[in-house]
Amino acid sequence: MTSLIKYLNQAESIKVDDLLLGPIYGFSTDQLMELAGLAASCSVMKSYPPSRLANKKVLAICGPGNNGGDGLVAARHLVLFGYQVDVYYPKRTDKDLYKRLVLQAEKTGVGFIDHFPKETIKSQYGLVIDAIFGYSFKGDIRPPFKDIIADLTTSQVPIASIDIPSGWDIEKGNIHNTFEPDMLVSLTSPKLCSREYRGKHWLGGRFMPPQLCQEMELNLPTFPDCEQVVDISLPSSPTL
Ligand SMILES: NC(=O)C1=CN([C@@H]2O[C@H](COP(=O)(O)OP(=O)(O)OC[C@H]3O[C@@H](n4cnc5c(N)ncnc54)[C@H](OP(=O)(O)O)[C@@H]3O)[C@@H](O)[C@H]2O)[C@@H](O)CC1
Ligand SMILES: [K+]
Repeated sequence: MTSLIKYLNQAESIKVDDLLLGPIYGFSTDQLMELAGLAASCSVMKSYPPSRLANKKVLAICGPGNNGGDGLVAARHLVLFGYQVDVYYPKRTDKDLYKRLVLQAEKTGVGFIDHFPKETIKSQYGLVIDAIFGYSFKGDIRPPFKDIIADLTTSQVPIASIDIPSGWDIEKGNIHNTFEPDMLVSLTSPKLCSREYRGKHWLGGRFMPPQLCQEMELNLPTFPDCEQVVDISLPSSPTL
């Protein structure tokens, strides 16, 4: 069944969200981001239940765009699921939505740190959530994320990526030789870069209108009962 899923290129990924947010389907960014972040937190709960983290915290690293917004939402839900979560959010935007997401996270008990914990990451954190870049990433990795992604690549802490492994080209994959996450949660539809991804792979975004799925020929799998994510790992992937 998963072999039928359509893997989207960058233009198709943008088109799906533009359609969702336009007059035909009528969603708002806040809504989609909340559902994306909730799906991401559910996939983390399934692959890394709190008992697996041996009292270590989760570190969510959030980038400047909507992928970073997904990370802020996921961090908040993970606290409500019983995790201790810190967020590193080095390039904040001034938009009201993001300010509210930060406020909501703070009020829920998410901690915010102001530097990348290079020396202590392995002793403090049992999982990193990569919410740095999503499908709008392009070109060579620019500061400050160049060093952060380089440090993550050598950190030896498990990494769960939201939508795209940050630093990967959306279509060509890991061309900069950066980290390969242990878990990936693709949103609405997987992107071409994840076609041969061998880690644990979840699909989230259980809000797609059937007409849009047909129009874009997405061939999405069926989500089990009321789950927010469905397993689309390749058959040879590890059971995280
Ligand atoms: N559409 C929606 O409403 C929804 C989308 N969703 C989520 O949003 C994701 C797409 O979000 P997005 O389009 O905001 O962009 P995203 O990939 O987070 O990053 C863009 C930022 O990265 C930066 N940047 C780019 N290249 C760079 C480089 N080489 N080196 C360094 N920086 C670079 C660039 O920064 P700049 O420097 O140009 O200011 C820009 O600000 C999608 O994957 C999904 O997770 C869900 O929330 C559901 C609702
Ligand atoms: K990401």
